[in-house]
Amino acid sequence: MPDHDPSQAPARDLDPDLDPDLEVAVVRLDPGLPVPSYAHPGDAGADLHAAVDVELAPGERALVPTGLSIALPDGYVALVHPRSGLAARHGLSIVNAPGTVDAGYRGEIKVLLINHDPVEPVVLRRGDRIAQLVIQRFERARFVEVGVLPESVRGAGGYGSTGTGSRA
Ligand SMILES: O=c1ccn([C@H]2C[C@H](O)[C@@H](COP(=O)(O)OP(=O)(O)OP(=O)(O)O)O2)c(=O)[nH]1
Ligand SMILES: [Mg+2]
Repeated sequence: MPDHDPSQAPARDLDPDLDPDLEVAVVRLDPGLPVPSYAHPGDAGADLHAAVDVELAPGERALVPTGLSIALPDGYVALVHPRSGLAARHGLSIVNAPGTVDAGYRGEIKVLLINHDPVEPVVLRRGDRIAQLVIQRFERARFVEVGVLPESVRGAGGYGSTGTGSRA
Protein backbone atom coordinates (compact mmCIF):
# COMPACT_ATOMS: atom_id res chain seq x y z
CA MET A 1 0.00 0.00 0.00
CA PRO A 2 1.32 3.47 -0.80
CA ASP A 3 1.71 5.50 2.37
CA HIS A 4 0.38 8.67 0.78
CA ASP A 5 -3.25 9.54 0.14
CA PRO A 6 -3.90 8.67 -3.54
CA SER A 7 -6.66 11.29 -3.69
CA GLN A 8 -3.95 13.92 -3.20
CA ALA A 9 -1.77 12.56 -5.97
CA PRO A 10 -1.65 14.59 -9.16
CA ALA A 11 -3.19 12.98 -12.24
CA ARG A 12 0.21 12.51 -13.88
CA ASP A 13 1.04 9.85 -11.28
CA LEU A 14 -1.18 7.62 -13.38
CA ASP A 15 0.58 8.56 -16.60
CA PRO A 16 1.68 5.38 -18.40
CA ASP A 17 4.75 7.29 -19.57
CA LEU A 18 6.07 7.32 -16.00
CA ASP A 19 7.84 4.44 -14.29
CA PRO A 20 5.22 2.92 -11.96
CA ASP A 21 7.98 1.45 -9.79
CA LEU A 22 9.92 4.65 -9.21
CA GLU A 23 8.38 7.00 -6.68
CA VAL A 24 10.23 10.06 -5.48
CA ALA A 25 8.76 11.65 -2.37
CA VAL A 26 8.41 15.42 -2.77
CA VAL A 27 7.77 18.07 -0.13
CA ARG A 28 6.59 21.40 -1.40
CA LEU A 29 8.26 23.85 0.96
CA ASP A 30 6.46 26.49 -1.08
CA PRO A 31 2.89 25.29 -1.70
CA GLY A 32 2.46 27.97 -4.35
CA LEU A 33 4.80 26.11 -6.69
CA PRO A 34 4.09 22.83 -8.51
CA VAL A 35 5.81 19.51 -7.98
CA PRO A 36 8.31 18.71 -10.75
CA SER A 37 6.65 17.51 -13.94
CA TYR A 38 7.68 16.38 -17.39
CA ALA A 39 6.51 18.64 -20.21
CA HIS A 40 6.23 15.84 -22.82
CA PRO A 41 6.08 12.06 -22.86
CA GLY A 42 9.61 10.69 -22.96
CA ASP A 43 11.25 13.83 -21.59
CA ALA A 44 14.26 13.14 -19.36
CA GLY A 45 14.04 16.37 -17.40
CA ALA A 46 11.28 17.52 -15.05
CA ASP A 47 11.10 21.27 -14.79
CA LEU A 48 12.11 23.13 -11.65
CA HIS A 49 10.72 26.57 -10.84
CA ALA A 50 12.23 29.60 -9.14
CA ALA A 51 10.76 30.22 -5.69
CA VAL A 52 11.86 33.86 -5.72
CA ASP A 53 12.32 36.73 -8.11
CA VAL A 54 15.94 37.17 -9.14
CA GLU A 55 17.84 39.55 -11.38
CA LEU A 56 21.32 38.58 -12.52
CA ALA A 57 23.66 41.21 -13.87
CA PRO A 58 26.05 40.12 -16.65
CA GLY A 59 28.45 37.58 -15.15
CA GLU A 60 26.51 37.41 -11.87
CA ARG A 61 25.46 34.16 -10.21
CA ALA A 62 22.84 33.35 -7.59
CA LEU A 63 21.75 30.31 -5.60
CA VAL A 64 18.04 30.17 -6.37
CA PRO A 65 15.64 28.12 -4.21
CA THR A 66 13.06 25.89 -5.90
CA GLY A 67 10.69 25.39 -2.97
CA LEU A 68 11.17 21.62 -3.19
CA SER A 69 12.85 18.91 -1.23
CA ILE A 70 12.85 15.28 -2.30
CA ALA A 71 13.81 11.84 -1.05
CA LEU A 72 15.30 9.67 -3.77
CA PRO A 73 15.40 5.89 -3.46
CA ASP A 74 18.83 4.42 -2.73
CA GLY A 75 20.87 4.04 -5.89
CA TYR A 76 19.35 7.09 -7.59
CA VAL A 77 20.68 10.60 -8.08
CA ALA A 78 18.90 13.73 -9.32
CA LEU A 79 20.95 15.91 -11.64
CA VAL A 80 20.11 19.61 -12.01
CA HIS A 81 20.57 20.49 -15.66
CA PRO A 82 20.30 23.86 -17.42
CA ARG A 83 17.42 24.54 -19.83
CA SER A 84 18.66 25.11 -23.36
CA GLY A 85 16.02 27.72 -24.21
CA LEU A 86 17.16 30.03 -21.43
CA ALA A 87 20.77 29.35 -22.35
CA ALA A 88 20.22 30.21 -26.02
CA ARG A 89 18.01 33.26 -25.43
CA HIS A 90 19.62 34.77 -22.35
CA GLY A 91 22.98 33.07 -21.75
CA LEU A 92 21.61 31.60 -18.53
CA SER A 93 23.35 28.48 -17.27
CA ILE A 94 24.25 26.62 -14.10
CA VAL A 95 27.67 27.11 -12.56
CA ASN A 96 28.02 23.52 -11.35
CA ALA A 97 26.12 21.90 -14.23
CA PRO A 98 24.86 19.34 -13.71
CA GLY A 99 24.19 19.86 -10.01
CA THR A 100 24.14 16.67 -7.97
CA VAL A 101 21.28 15.98 -5.56
CA ASP A 102 22.32 13.02 -3.43
CA ALA A 103 19.80 10.39 -2.38
CA GLY A 104 20.30 11.28 1.25
CA TYR A 105 19.78 15.02 0.80
CA ARG A 106 16.64 16.33 2.46
CA GLY A 107 17.26 20.04 2.14
CA GLU A 108 15.75 22.39 -0.41
CA ILE A 109 16.91 21.86 -3.97
CA LYS A 110 18.66 25.00 -5.15
CA VAL A 111 19.96 26.01 -8.54
CA LEU A 112 23.24 27.89 -8.91
CA LEU A 113 22.34 30.05 -11.88
CA ILE A 114 24.80 32.23 -13.78
CA ASN A 115 24.23 34.89 -16.40
CA HIS A 116 26.80 34.39 -19.14
CA ASP A 117 25.46 37.24 -21.25
CA PRO A 118 28.16 39.94 -21.47
CA VAL A 119 25.68 42.80 -21.72
CA GLU A 120 22.10 42.05 -20.70
CA PRO A 121 20.80 41.25 -17.21
CA VAL A 122 18.57 38.20 -16.80
CA VAL A 123 15.32 38.80 -14.96
CA LEU A 124 13.53 35.78 -13.53
CA ARG A 125 10.22 35.76 -11.71
CA ARG A 126 8.99 33.43 -9.03
CA GLY A 127 7.36 30.48 -10.83
CA ASP A 128 9.61 30.67 -13.90
CA ARG A 129 11.07 27.34 -15.01
CA ILE A 130 14.80 27.69 -14.40
CA ALA A 131 16.26 24.19 -14.65
CA GLN A 132 15.37 20.56 -15.12
CA LEU A 133 15.84 17.60 -12.86
CA VAL A 134 17.05 14.33 -14.41
CA ILE A 135 16.68 11.24 -12.23
CA GLN A 136 19.25 8.51 -12.87
CA ARG A 137 20.51 5.31 -11.39
CA PHE A 138 24.17 5.29 -10.51
CA GLU A 139 26.84 2.82 -9.45
CA ARG A 140 29.07 3.11 -6.41
CA ALA A 141 32.53 1.81 -7.25
CA ARG A 142 35.15 0.24 -5.02
CA PHE A 143 38.30 2.30 -5.56
CA VAL A 144 41.20 -0.12 -5.39
CA GLU A 145 44.68 1.37 -5.17
CA VAL A 146 47.27 -0.22 -7.49
CA GLY A 147 50.85 0.67 -8.41
CA VAL A 148 50.44 0.60 -12.19
CA LEU A 149 47.29 0.87 -14.29
CA PRO A 150 46.52 -1.60 -17.09
CA GLU A 151 47.59 -0.38 -20.53
CA SER A 152 45.06 1.04 -22.99
CA VAL A 153 45.03 2.27 -26.59
CA ARG A 154 44.35 5.89 -25.49
CA GLY A 155 46.90 5.88 -22.75
CA ALA A 156 47.37 9.31 -21.17
CA GLY A 157 46.30 11.28 -24.26
CA GLY A 158 43.47 13.73 -23.70
CA TYR A 159 42.47 17.37 -23.84
CA GLY A 160 42.26 17.43 -27.63
CA SER A 161 45.09 14.96 -28.29
CA THR A 162 43.09 13.11 -30.95
CA GLY A 163 44.55 13.75 -34.40
CA THR A 164 47.12 16.27 -33.21
CA GLY A 165 49.91 13.89 -32.31
CA SER A 166 50.10 15.63 -28.95
CA ARG A 167 50.17 13.51 -25.83
CA ALA A 168 49.05 16.27 -23.49
O1 LIG B 1 22.76 22.08 -7.85
C1 LIG B 1 22.69 21.59 -6.71
C2 LIG B 1 23.76 20.84 -6.17
C3 LIG B 1 23.60 20.36 -4.87
N1 LIG B 1 22.47 20.58 -4.17
C4 LIG B 1 22.31 20.00 -2.83
C5 LIG B 1 21.99 18.51 -2.91
C6 LIG B 1 23.28 17.84 -2.69
O2 LIG B 1 23.09 16.54 -2.14
C7 LIG B 1 23.97 18.81 -1.75
C8 LIG B 1 25.47 18.77 -1.81
O3 LIG B 1 25.86 19.00 -3.14
P1 LIG B 1 27.36 18.71 -3.61
O4 LIG B 1 27.79 17.37 -3.13
O5 LIG B 1 27.42 19.00 -5.05
O6 LIG B 1 28.12 19.88 -2.86
P2 LIG B 1 29.44 19.85 -2.01
O7 LIG B 1 30.10 21.14 -2.26
O8 LIG B 1 30.22 18.59 -2.26
O9 LIG B 1 28.85 19.89 -0.55
P3 LIG B 1 28.72 18.71 0.53
O10 LIG B 1 29.99 18.73 1.27
O11 LIG B 1 27.54 19.12 1.36
O12 LIG B 1 28.48 17.42 -0.22
O13 LIG B 1 23.52 20.10 -2.13
C9 LIG B 1 21.42 21.29 -4.71
O14 LIG B 1 20.39 21.50 -4.10
N2 LIG B 1 21.57 21.79 -5.97
MG1 LIG C 1 29.40 16.62 -1.98
